[in-house]
Amino acid sequence: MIQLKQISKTYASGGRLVHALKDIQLHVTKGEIFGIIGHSGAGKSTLIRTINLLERPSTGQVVVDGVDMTALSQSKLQEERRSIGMIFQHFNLLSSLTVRENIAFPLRLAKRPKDAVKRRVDELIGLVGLQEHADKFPAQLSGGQKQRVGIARALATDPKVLLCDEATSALDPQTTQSILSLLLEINRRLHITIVLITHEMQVIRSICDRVAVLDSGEIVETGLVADVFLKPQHRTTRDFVAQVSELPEIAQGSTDGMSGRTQVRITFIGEQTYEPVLYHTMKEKNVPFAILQGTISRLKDVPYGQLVVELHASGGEAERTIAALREQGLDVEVLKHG
Ligand SMILES: Nc1ncnc2c1ncn2[C@@H]1O[C@H](COP(=O)(O)OP(=O)(O)OP(=O)(O)O)[C@@H](O)[C@H]1O
Repeated sequence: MIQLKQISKTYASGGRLVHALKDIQLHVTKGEIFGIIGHSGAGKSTLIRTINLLERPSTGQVVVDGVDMTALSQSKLQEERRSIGMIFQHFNLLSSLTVRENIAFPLRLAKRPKDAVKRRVDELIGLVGLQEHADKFPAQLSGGQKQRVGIARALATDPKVLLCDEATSALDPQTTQSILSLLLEINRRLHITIVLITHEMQVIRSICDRVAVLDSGEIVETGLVADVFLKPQHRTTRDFVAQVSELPEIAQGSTDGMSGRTQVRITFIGEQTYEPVLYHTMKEKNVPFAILQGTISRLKDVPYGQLVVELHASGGEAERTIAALREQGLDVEVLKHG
């Protein structure tokens, strides 16, 4: 649905050049929710704004649904942008217009007939749950309600893609979750491809299918959220995962008192999270064990669990037990052994 091909962006600022994006390659598939995570200044805003060419890349090509956005004339670009909605951290609503008028705004720009505008606006107000607030002005709304107006306005022209620029960063955790649930519902019901940028791993974990990690203008890691989350490769990714990790890091190093024992981290994903695989394998191998830490959580709608377990086994016996656990499809990482 979206292809970014060798995108670079360089700004001239105060007599020097800032390389905000360096050779970005990205392919967002139709219907997915794709997250881009990075620290402040990593280039997230610049990157998401190149997709609808609010920011024109210095080099490279942006293709959305088969259309080379970078090759369009200004008027064609305006037209094409109607198929790409966008929402913003600070909502960007027009303060002198009511909720209804804000949502109608892009439809009026597109010169849609009055009765069609009214019908569409009513539909959108229902979709985002603002029936009781339709005639209020933005100043009379909470942050979450303002973002619902922003979402309705972005969807007005039936876009294929919705870009979310730190859409929940100005909201409290509870409101964030309600907006994320709304985005997920929109993705599922309307089959709209969503690209979001954030600095919060919680956002990625809640609704994204795939994620790219941006660091100093470069993509340093990309993949399915479950893979990136459970097996982060890059230091920056590990920092983000640590933001939401329920398990404290196990101290490395000392193996004092561990003679004859092996400490492992076991990751369960999907339905196996609820199966007694660990119990059965240990019983079969006749290996006693102690659970030192444990957690169950979710990645979007996939449950996963992590346990830190001390096996009362070492050497060949520990290896055979670990192999049996892996045969059951569990991910087992040896933390330390005596
Ligand atoms: N218009 C501009 N002129 C000059 N430099 C810019 C401009 N816009 C962005 N930059 C620089 O480009 C780099 C990337 O900025 P960008 O806003 O894309 O990062 P970000 O990851 O979105 O950060 P934040 O989360 O703080 O918004 C930064 O070094 C920034 O200072």
